[in-house]
Amino acid sequence: MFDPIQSSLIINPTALTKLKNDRKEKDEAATRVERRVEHFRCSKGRTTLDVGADGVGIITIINPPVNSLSFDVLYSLKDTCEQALRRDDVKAIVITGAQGKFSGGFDISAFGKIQDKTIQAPKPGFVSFEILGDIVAAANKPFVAAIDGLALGGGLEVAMACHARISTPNAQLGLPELQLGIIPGFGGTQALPRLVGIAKALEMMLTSKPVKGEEALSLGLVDALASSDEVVNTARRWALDILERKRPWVISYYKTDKLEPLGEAREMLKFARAQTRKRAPNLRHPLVCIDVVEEGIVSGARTGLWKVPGVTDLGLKPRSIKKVAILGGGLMGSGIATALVLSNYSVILKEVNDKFLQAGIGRVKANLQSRVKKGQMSQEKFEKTLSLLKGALDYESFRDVDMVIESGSCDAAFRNCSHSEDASQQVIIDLLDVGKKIKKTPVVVGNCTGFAVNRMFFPYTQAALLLVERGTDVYQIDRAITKFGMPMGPFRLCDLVGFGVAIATGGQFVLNFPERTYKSMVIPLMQEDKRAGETTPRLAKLSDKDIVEMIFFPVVNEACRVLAEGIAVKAADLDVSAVMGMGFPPYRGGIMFWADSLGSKYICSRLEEWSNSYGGFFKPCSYLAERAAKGAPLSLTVDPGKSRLVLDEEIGALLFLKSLP
Ligand SMILES: CCCCCCCCCCCCC/C=C/C(=O)SCCNC(=O)CCNC(=O)[C@H](O)C(C)(C)COP(=O)(O)OP(=O)(O)OC[C@H]1O[C@@H](n2cnc3c(N)ncnc32)[C@H](O)[C@@H]1OP(=O)(O)O
Repeated sequence: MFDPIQSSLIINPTALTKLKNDRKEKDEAATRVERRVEHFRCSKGRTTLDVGADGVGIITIINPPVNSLSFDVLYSLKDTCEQALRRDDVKAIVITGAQGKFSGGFDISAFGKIQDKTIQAPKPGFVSFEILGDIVAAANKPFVAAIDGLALGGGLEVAMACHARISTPNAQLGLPELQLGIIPGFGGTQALPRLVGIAKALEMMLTSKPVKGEEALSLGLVDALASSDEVVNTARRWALDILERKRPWVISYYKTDKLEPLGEAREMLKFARAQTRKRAPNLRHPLVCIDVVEEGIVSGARTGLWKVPGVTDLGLKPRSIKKVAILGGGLMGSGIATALVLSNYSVILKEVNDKFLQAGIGRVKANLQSRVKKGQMSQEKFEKTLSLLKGALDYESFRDVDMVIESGSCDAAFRNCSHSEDASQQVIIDLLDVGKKIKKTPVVVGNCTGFAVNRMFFPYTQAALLLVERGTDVYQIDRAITKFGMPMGPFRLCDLVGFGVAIATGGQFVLNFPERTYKSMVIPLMQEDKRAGETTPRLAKLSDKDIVEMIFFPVVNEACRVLAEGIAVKAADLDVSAVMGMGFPPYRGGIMFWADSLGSKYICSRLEEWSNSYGGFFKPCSYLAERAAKGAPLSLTVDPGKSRLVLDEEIGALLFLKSLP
């Protein structure tokens, strides 16, 4: 073989020295690579975090040859993501794969080990909820995936949980799980349809065929292309742009613009089922995949991914529910009754006296009539639907009901007819099934006064009343809050639900949380004075920002207590509940997501400042104070051991919330 050193001996001693040094450098580099490959080969898969001078943390998946997502890698990914979110010197985060490959997906070799129990798989939802949903997607720092080579299966699902994706033109992106006999289990059934549309998503999953980076860009699966040398740098800049609001901060699970309207979507899903049955009549998992995609479209991404540990993974099947009784015909009860009769359930609406009962039935009638007026329901259908509703003043007609729903804020428990452990889970499974059928999004929460939404939001009206009593203009408060993005301000809401309800539910919270409720006489006095409208008190100078913070920070504070008491399993559930149960502006990501965008330190300091001036109503709870002291996000998962999803004797409410558009 031609040896440049030997052949140059007679040519030029200086060149000789240079060549020798070059050779030495090459040998050293070759040794380094060898050592690294050797190191990789014997070490378990893992991820690393390197923080650049630009404040961008680069998380690298390392598990040669294709950076497959073994359990070690997934646990390590969770740790490095949490580390990056905690560090003050990290402003934004990029996830990438070593050696020019993003990730070949979940570690296929682990399947066998799971089956023969040589390794213990973490609990369901560990990846799709805890890592990708609640840490990456819900993060208060931007995550951008830098994709080279391939992003397949769980690898692509990790990338889709990020807020943007940069890919090389020839990278392979796909969800090939169905060819392995499983379905995309790390969120892909929800993220892919929202990024590329239902038709393309179904095609990619059912055929297991990947697309190249170039096509992925045209589909909207990735946001930009870059060469292999540039893909990480482009991702860093993109992440910083998102942070500086120069580029959109997109959570793929919440995107809806690519989802076809429900009717069209159902046609596509029907066609996909027919094609699948024709092509693979004996295979069930492709149909399961289509069902899960549909579940998410109808009821929201989280429901599609949804698994409550110890409930939906018991193999319990929902029982047939035909007749439902509702205690209370107020705004909530008549709303649930309307949703039930519209889904062809027979409903008994019980009230304490005939006046309240007629009012409740009247609300249901008005809800149905508004559909007739909008041309969404024929008069004949209206009569037929209304005939499903019966009123009651006692429990006589409850003998043959399949389910009873209590529709108030007070701390209520559904006693189970049987005392087996499964009875509670069974009731939750039944309720989830009914919730899905009436096109709501059920969120499973523990038992407490007001459950999750009313509990979190009781400070909302009370803070507004505190401001009014100190001379802030009622109209300015309502204007500031609607400008923030709520459907209406707290006083308009009071008018709508009626002062009676506001006083009754407010009284429940004063009774149960005396140390931190603000007892205002404004509404009782106005009710006494028969003034249900809006009044114009003395003016006091508060900025809209102050108004928003003085009204929502106590809500965040109460939401922290709901988490600390284990009433809710995770912050993201409270985000979903606030958006769909209270109209919290969805583009702000939910109450806890929004809070984390401001930072626990800031929120705690403001609450302390007001607590010194206005008393315990604003006092920060210990959950909030502890996180503020560490500068930690409020949405960091609470220790599941503390979760109070009570399943023995009592069952928390299932909040039937409006489903996402
Ligand atoms: C913490 C988790 C808890 C959950 C509970 C667990 C229960 C069930 C989990 C459910 C998970 C659902 C969500 C995710 C699912 C998935 O991601 S499934 C996997 C999806 N990925 C694939 O199907 C890719 C399969 N591989 C390929 O298509 C090709 O190998 C390739 C990646 C395109 C590379 O092809 P090529 O360059 O031709 O090289 P090969 O010879 O094919 O492969 C090279 C070596 O790499 C190994 N390898 C490839 N893919 C994987 C993989 N996914 N996992 C592990 N190893 C992989 C391959 O075996 C070769 O290895 P060697 O033989 O040692 O060279």
